[in-house]
Amino acid sequence: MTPTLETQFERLIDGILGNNVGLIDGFLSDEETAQLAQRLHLRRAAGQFREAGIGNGQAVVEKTIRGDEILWLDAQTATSEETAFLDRVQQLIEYLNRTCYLGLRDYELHYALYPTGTFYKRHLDRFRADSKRKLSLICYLNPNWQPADGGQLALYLPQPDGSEQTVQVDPLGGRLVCFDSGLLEHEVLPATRDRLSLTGWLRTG
Ligand SMILES: O=C(O)CCC(=O)C(=O)O
Ligand SMILES: [Fe+2]
Repeated sequence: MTPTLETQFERLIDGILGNNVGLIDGFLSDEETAQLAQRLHLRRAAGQFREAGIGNGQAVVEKTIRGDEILWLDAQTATSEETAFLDRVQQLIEYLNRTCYLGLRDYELHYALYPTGTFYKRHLDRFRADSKRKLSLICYLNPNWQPADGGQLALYLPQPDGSEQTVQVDPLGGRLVCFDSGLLEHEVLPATRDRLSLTGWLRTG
């Protein structure tokens, strides 16, 4: 593992332990971000995306709750830039297991595209029937995102005194966000342009 990657992982863990949210800017370089965004667009143009559903089986499409389109990544059919991304996630899993004893076993990841004006209402990522989702991971693929574009990830942080603190994260290209899937409710706010990401979960066995 490169020293840079190790420093990034340490910063991510510090954020999760200290503030319940870890954030790394530059997890992907501008070039990697552009390549993955281009691959997303190619796959979408090829008709591989589906409207995302809600609930454990994701069978029900409910636009008043979430409006994104997704495509699950498959290591078997991954292109070189996708494989490079998956390898880095695998390194993160190994680092977390080695340093924090999390017992992570595998991951699931999908591309997501939120068309202009769509959103994902406040929710928790861990379904009652699937407690294996330990950490939520989101990596944004949006070059030159401006605060006025909207599309923030709003995170609702429970405070020790029972109150709640809201933190808003701009979906900047190359930025990685990570938090406990069973703890943090969160929401995707509507944007004035299409909003691209890779979203996933690190799972225990
Ligand atoms: O894209 C984001 O910022 C969050 C996505 C999300 O909450 C989800 O897919 O469960
Ligand atoms: Fe979520």
